[in-house]
Amino acid sequence: MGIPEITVNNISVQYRGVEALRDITLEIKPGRLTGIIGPNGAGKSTLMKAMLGLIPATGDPVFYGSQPLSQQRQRVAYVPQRSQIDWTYPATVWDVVMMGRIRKTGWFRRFSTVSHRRVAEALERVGMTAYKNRPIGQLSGGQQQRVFLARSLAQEAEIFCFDEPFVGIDQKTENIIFKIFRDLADSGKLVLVINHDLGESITNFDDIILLNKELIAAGRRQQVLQEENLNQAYGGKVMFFSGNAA
Ligand SMILES: Nc1ncnc2c1ncn2[C@@H]1O[C@H](COP(=O)(O)OP(=O)(O)OP(=O)(O)O)[C@@H](O)[C@H]1O
Repeated sequence: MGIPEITVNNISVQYRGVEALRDITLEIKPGRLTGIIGPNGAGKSTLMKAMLGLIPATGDPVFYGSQPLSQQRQRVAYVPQRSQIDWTYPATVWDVVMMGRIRKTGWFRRFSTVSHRRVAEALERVGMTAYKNRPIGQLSGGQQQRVFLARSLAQEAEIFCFDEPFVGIDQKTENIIFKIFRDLADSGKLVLVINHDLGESITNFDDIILLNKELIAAGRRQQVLQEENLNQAYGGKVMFFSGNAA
């Protein structure tokens, strides 16, 4: 049986009285690669964190199938923005990916042979096996992003949430990461990615959530990326990839 969808109903978020998100209602479907886009400060990170119960929000609980998502956190792999990760933390690439196994193993218990195998497979999949003994602080931005992707793969999650994974990385790494996102979506997982770039890479997404404090549009990429919606989100200042995007 496939995995269920996420249902967000009437979610609002305020930071110290200042409204960041207003009354968001949408569904996110498994088996599809979903992008969250919108201008700076549109509330993209806020929406992801509120969905995952990492910050307080008002509105109905976010449901994953018939249960609140906040009670099913073990099914979620979340990779925050690079700027929110402490890169001075003294851990090797292998250690970081193994952290993805903690929920399956429990703290203070020895990692199983299966866990070792999953970590090795995840590193191979992102092309980082040769770096497994490196401290994470010594990697390039693209390599760091691949390590965190490997950690989420090792976790064997159902829901994958990535906050701006493509910032400051080269095209080759972006292609590797998009290929893995595609494979995850094609295998029925729910993949949600915040993307600040409206260039050609946007065509990788099946579905788009377009935000600017409130929901402008959500659904199939071709339907969401209409000029009217983009003007509403970006105030008519959008430089949009005009190739075959819509
Ligand atoms: N912890 C916080 N305290 C106060 N205000 C915050 C906090 N986090 C975010 N904000 C504000 O809430 C709004 C939405 O921020 P958010 O980071 O969710 O936007 P975003 O769309 O992800 O932006 P960007 O593309 O710049 O990362 C912004 O005005 C931001 O300044």
